[in-house]
Amino acid sequence: MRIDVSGLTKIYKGGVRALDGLTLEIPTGMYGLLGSNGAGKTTFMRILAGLLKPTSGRVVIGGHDLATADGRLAVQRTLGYLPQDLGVYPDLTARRFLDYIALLKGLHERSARRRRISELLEVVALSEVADRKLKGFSGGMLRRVGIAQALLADPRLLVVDEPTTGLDPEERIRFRMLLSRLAGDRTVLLSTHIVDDVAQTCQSLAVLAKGRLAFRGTVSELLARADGRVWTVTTPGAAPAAGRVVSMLPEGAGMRYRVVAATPPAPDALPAEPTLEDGYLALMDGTTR
Ligand SMILES: Nc1ncnc2c1ncn2[C@@H]1O[C@H](COP(=O)(O)OP(=O)(O)OP(=O)(O)O)[C@@H](O)[C@H]1O
Repeated sequence: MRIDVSGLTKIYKGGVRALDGLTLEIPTGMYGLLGSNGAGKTTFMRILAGLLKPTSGRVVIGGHDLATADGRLAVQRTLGYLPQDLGVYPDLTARRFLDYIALLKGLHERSARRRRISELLEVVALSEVADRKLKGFSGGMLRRVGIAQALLADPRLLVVDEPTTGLDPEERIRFRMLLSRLAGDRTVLLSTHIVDDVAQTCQSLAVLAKGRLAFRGTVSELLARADGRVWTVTTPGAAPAAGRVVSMLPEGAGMRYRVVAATPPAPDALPAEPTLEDGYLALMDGTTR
């Protein structure tokens, strides 16, 4: 399910321009939306989910224009949304919580609803704890409950806002694999500030900065932005003054610094293999070609 966005602008009361003329096409499959805090990602997700009206611009999802009431209704039927701050009722079990949300979503037929919930608990690997109260769930388990509620109506488009924040590495990997599996037959839009999540799951991505499109393309194209711009410098002295230091490791009597910079940050700097994070930082620092 394709998403077409043109000239999308959102100005909040008080004048904050959260989105500033965003134009973007998002194809079917898994798509990453990267951006630092405040870049406008949540605003964009909320507009897609029909929870927020843009100030101007157009969004068409699967041929349905969000500006019309019919379009919004059609999109709501086909979109699942996992917000950053999904509230749950801690005293409900996972199964009861999903049942409650399913009722709110209009799944009135009891046996079909129960069947769907059991299927989804299986999909998110929570069947064994389905009858435990949510207050005992880990962050990762709650995120998986969140995905299950977003999938209740079998959406063709799944919009997920910063889902791996605060998860431990094992849960993060598990959650990423779940999203990749779900993207097999639907569009999954993953918004995050964690570059590695996108590197591990998406082929294509967009980068937002201050409400504008800073980049769109494939992961390898963003990676290529850092080609020839990543260096290691090993020194017993201070960090190189030029470029951005992205990591430092003790080595011998000194430190090994990894630096993103357009030119060698020190005379003895050695070129290093770029990662997607380096590509992202090179883009953000404006040091790309
Ligand atoms: N309801 C609101 N009223 C006023 N300003 C807002 C509102 N919601 C967001 N903003 C501002 O709009 C800008 C974009 O915020 P948004 O939450 O969309 O960014 P984000 O990329 O999702 O960041 P984060 O990762 O921190 O959630 C920020 O400057 C934010 O402070």
